[in-house]
Amino acid sequence: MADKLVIGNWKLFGSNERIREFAIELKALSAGRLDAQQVVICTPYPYLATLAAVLPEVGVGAQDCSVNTEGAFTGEVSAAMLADVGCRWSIVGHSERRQYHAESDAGVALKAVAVQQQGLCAVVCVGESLEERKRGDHIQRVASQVRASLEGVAAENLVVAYEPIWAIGTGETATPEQADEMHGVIRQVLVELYGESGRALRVLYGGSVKPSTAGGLFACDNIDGALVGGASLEAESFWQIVTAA
Ligand SMILES: O=C[C@H](O)COP(=O)(O)O
Repeated sequence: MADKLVIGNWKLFGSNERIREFAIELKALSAGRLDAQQVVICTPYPYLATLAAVLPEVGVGAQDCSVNTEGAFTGEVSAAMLADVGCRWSIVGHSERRQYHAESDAGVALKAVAVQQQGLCAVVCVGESLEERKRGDHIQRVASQVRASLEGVAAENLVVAYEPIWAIGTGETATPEQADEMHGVIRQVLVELYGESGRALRVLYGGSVKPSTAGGLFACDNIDGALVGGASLEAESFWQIVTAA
């Protein structure tokens, strides 16, 4: 799968039983061809340890992380705790967190720093709304979101995921041309922020990625992989996306 990265985000789905079944199916389909550096699955917190135990062939990721290391912060989970249960990745700033939990760019940057401080890889999400795209503000909006969400964040252990909000869970994938254009803009901002090492950072596309659309997206120079929601819940469709990479 060349050097693309495919991350599945299970969102608020799953159970121990489902993860065990998924592991059996994915192992059968992949027949020893999984690489934990290139295939990652982000489950709800309670299932991270199960996933690490039953499917060590994939990277284990969380969907969010506290900015705090420890203390009286009821309901939060720290990056050290994630590392402790075998997690090596964490999504931060997903649009659903930004929308339902009022997460700001500055808060997302602090979370990414917390993740990196424990040696985990931060997957920082950005993306414009449909209104912003219709107004023609999408390029400027995403560029400024990248700058603000990466304030103080290191280039090491960093992945950026471009997820246009209008394409998430809607079945409407951005065209390869739309995604490639935005990924080019994001890469330019990463070069601005990190110099030449910014050019090598991976920029993933997310938003209704399916087996039928993955190949076209992965053929684009600026698209280094995918952050997959719904299609990552079934081993067969997830594996088809991985093999398209
Ligand atoms: O994190 C994944 C994205 O939100 C995409 O979700 P989706 O593939 O279900 O549209």
